[in-house]
Amino acid sequence: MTVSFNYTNALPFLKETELEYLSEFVEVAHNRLHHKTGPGSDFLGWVDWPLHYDKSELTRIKHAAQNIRKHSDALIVIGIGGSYLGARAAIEALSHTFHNQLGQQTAVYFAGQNISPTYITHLLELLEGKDISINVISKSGTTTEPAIAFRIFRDYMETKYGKEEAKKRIFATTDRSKGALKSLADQEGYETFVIPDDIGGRYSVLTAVGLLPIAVAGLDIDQMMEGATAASYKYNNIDLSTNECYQYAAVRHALYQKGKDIELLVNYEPSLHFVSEWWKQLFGESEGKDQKGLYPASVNFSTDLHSMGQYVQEGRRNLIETVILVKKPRVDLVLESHTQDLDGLNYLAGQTMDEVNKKAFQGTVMAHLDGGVPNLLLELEELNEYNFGELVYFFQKACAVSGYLLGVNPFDQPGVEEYKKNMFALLGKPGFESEISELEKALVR
Ligand SMILES: O=P(O)(O)OC[C@H]1O[C@](O)(CO)[C@@H](O)[C@@H]1O
Repeated sequence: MTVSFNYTNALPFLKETELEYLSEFVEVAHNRLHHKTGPGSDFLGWVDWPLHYDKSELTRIKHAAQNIRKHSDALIVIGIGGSYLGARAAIEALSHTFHNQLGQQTAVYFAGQNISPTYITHLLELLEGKDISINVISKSGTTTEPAIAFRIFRDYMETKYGKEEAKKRIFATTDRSKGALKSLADQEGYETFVIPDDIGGRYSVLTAVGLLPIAVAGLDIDQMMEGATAASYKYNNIDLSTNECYQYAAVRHALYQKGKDIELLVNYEPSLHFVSEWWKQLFGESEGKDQKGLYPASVNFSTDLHSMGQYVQEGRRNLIETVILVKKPRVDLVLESHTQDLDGLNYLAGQTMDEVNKKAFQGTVMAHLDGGVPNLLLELEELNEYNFGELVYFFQKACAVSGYLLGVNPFDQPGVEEYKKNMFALLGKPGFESEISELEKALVR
């Protein structure tokens, strides 16, 4: 088993029959996904993507990545949300913890995921004297944050390299035919990669969106796609009693119905921090609508046991924990014995750090169960590209099923537009004139 799910530690809070009663609804969700009959069915391209993805595009991605790795000290990935989080999650989870500082491979930095002038100025300062390439990613091609960052970086590249050379160092990942980024890229002659129409941003990490930056970081994207392909078979089974992906969806739904409305994704490896960030967008944007949905949150243990541990143990009892546990660490260290036991740690001598980490995990699960927090467990044999591909597919499919169980459209995000409308009106963007006077009155109050 490369990725496996276990909900034994949710059973004190849930009867098996409660899950059995959900199995019919899970079957409906499964059929909606596989027969494209549910809400949002125009966005189901990810379901069979690992089986039918465009192989020639993958070859182009690998070729572009190779060139970037040859001529660039750093790649700047410009994007936000689903056009950012998946690549960062994979690169941080699977690379050396200090990948960018080691200087052995092309570093990967991110921009356009905020509107901070300090962040972008500091990034430009860091890039001084380095050869760089840009991958600008936006499905809509019109998102403000990456558009601003790209305008700044385009000017920077053209000043640094001249228009012709800059052209060879800028790669755009966007819609096949529409949007401002697509027209700009075509006009300027940048190489472009496609985000398929039927794959939404938060489901796009296994397309060029994630794969180009991931390949530039030196990771094996063929293995990642193989893991996802295996997962698409493994989680293709309609039967809740054997499909662990559907079990995850059903268990969290059953617990939600009992008032557990916050799910904490937990890890014991700091490199998984951005997997949680990616997961939060996936579930938050998919389920948080119509005044419903589990609030997806995350903690990094054991670090956060020393900050959030108190709340989890004794705060409001509306929490679920889902732990991602990596069975085999990438490296391990044996703790040595000291002749003088000044720090009192000789009782650990001979044990490895990972054994201590696993004891922290076991102790925490028991404590939190005693404290009334159901615990779900997702075990990864080890952290590698193949398992990452499987994990992505597991979460994507579970999220879609979970959204259907909840009775929402898991593939739209109408609520995100609200802040944009206000911001555009306040900035005086043409077309938003009618909103401005109301907003200005509200700002004065
Ligand atoms: O790739 P785009 O179109 O720039 O969008 C980035 C992100 O912004 C959102 O559309 C929300 O505004 C997300 O759904 C998406 O992942």
